[in-house]
Amino acid sequence: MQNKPSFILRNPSANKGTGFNNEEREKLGLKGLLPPKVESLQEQSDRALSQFTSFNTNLERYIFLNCLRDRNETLFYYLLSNNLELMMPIIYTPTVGEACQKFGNEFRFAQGMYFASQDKGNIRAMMDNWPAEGVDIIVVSDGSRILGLGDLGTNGMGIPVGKLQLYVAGAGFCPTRTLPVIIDSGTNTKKYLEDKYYLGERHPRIPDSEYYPLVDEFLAAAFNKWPKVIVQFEDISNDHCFNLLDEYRNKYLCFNDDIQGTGSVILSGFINAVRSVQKPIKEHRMVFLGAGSAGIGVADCIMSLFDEAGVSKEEARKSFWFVDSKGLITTTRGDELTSQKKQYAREDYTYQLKSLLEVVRDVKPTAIIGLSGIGGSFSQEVIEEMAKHVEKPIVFALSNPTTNAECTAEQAYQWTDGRCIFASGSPFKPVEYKGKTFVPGQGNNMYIFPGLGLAASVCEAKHVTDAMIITAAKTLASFVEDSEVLTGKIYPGLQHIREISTRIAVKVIEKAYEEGMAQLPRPDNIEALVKSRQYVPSYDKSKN
Ligand SMILES: NC(=O)c1ccc[n+]([C@@H]2O[C@H](COP(=O)([O-])OP(=O)(O)OC[C@H]3O[C@@H](n4cnc5c(N)ncnc54)[C@H](O)[C@@H]3O)[C@@H](O)[C@H]2O)c1
Repeated sequence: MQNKPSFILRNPSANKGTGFNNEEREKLGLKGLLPPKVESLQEQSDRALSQFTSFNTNLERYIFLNCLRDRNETLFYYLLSNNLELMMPIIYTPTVGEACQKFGNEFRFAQGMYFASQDKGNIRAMMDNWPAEGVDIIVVSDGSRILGLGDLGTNGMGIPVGKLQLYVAGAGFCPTRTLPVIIDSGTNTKKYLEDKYYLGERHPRIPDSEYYPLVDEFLAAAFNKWPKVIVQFEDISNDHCFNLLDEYRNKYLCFNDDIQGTGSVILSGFINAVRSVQKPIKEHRMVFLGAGSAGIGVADCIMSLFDEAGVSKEEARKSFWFVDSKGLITTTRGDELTSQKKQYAREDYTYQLKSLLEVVRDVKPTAIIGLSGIGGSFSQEVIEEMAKHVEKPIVFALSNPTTNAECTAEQAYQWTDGRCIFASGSPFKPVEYKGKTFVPGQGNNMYIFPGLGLAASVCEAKHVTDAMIITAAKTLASFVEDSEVLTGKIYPGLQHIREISTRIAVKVIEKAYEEGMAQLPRPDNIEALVKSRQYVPSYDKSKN
């Protein structure tokens, strides 16, 4: 069967289904194997969309889309690209979270590659089993901190799979040259260890003495097999993600989206919030709730604005107050701080502030940024206290999913009497307040990672530098006009994602050349080069 030409119908990257024209059907021996009507990609997509909408649950829609991808990749990406806003919450957060939790139960076919602790020593050889000709991008997770859902072990595969689908739809990576990876280092979640359908290695997480060498072997093998690949770390727990980034960011072409991508997209929103409130960066006082990978990543990026304003790092840090589960982070509170927290720990407090409200009363912040994962933690009292002292408070309630947002958009606008600049991590609908419509911004990482990753890949960057990440943020910010910014709009519409990713890629590549990071000889026209590398879902191969 596999040797017959009709096997093309079982090859998702070559299959066109009813899209094969009569000439192709004749040539490929498909006559009689398909219903007579020849359909255009648009006609096929119309049907697929109607099938998509006929399901009752989002998990069913998720399974439908992934099965479609496994049948006809072109149709899947055509459908996804043309309905991105509708389908993004299905292939990625929030539905992908449920899909990961039920990964073992709903498993139908394997996607991507798995490297487990039992594979130590064999990873490079295993990579030769990957059937594609080349790989441009890998998204890798160890499943240890999947979205806000905790340690899902191998069930986390849905995340690299979904994220790479967004890289294809958002930036135009070639789908057959993307590789989702799970490094299976066990799971500490008892429920999965006891679940008969769990598909990962059935043991608690391996100790650091085994974990780091396993990741190291994986990276060495990946860059040996595909020297120009970019690796994106995803959903790796706090105890490992910073160490991995520190270790490898200057060794390989890699970045961590939870830290650097989040930092970049929130920096972009913050740049526009600062434009909107028309107060220079030096005059801002920022309270962060949550000092994890996202909180620290965002603060590190916002620091760049102070640098540009000629403020030293030491002085700039005085504009940040971090609150974690134990209260205000200070050098004197008596616990052992991680190095990431230490750099933002306040040295000027002899007293201890335990609650967010106390900190807000003390600091009178111009901006409050929630990356704690704790839903409802921006209480009415907190926001009203802040709004007493600031004309246009910046309120970013960024925790996901929606139920974990520190406050809702409606609450933020009500409690500040419509004066705040609001952004969230998960989408909120526009809010009507006192006869005005407020459109909340969504600080979605999707604005940044596709274009940033494409840039690094196209110019064959040595590394992803801070300057490249900041350039991506500024480019995104420039998509919002001054007149829009003054109305509180801080992010452009996501429907323009291809255009946004393309411009981000061009600007980041220019920055990479400026910094001597790009290894590809400089082309005459960077934009033309980027566009020539972007995949367009079409049966007309001249477009790919
Ligand atoms: N683009 C975005 O909007 C975006 C991007 C990344 C992450 N996020 C969201 O940010 C949140 C945090 O993500 P992360 O990766 O940094 O997680 P993390 O686990 O690394 O960090 C969470 C932080 O919150 C702190 N925390 C926990 N309970 C707290 C409490 N009761 N009070 C104050 N602080 C508390 C922890 O001490 C830790 O510092 C998640 O909800 C995630 O969905 C949003």
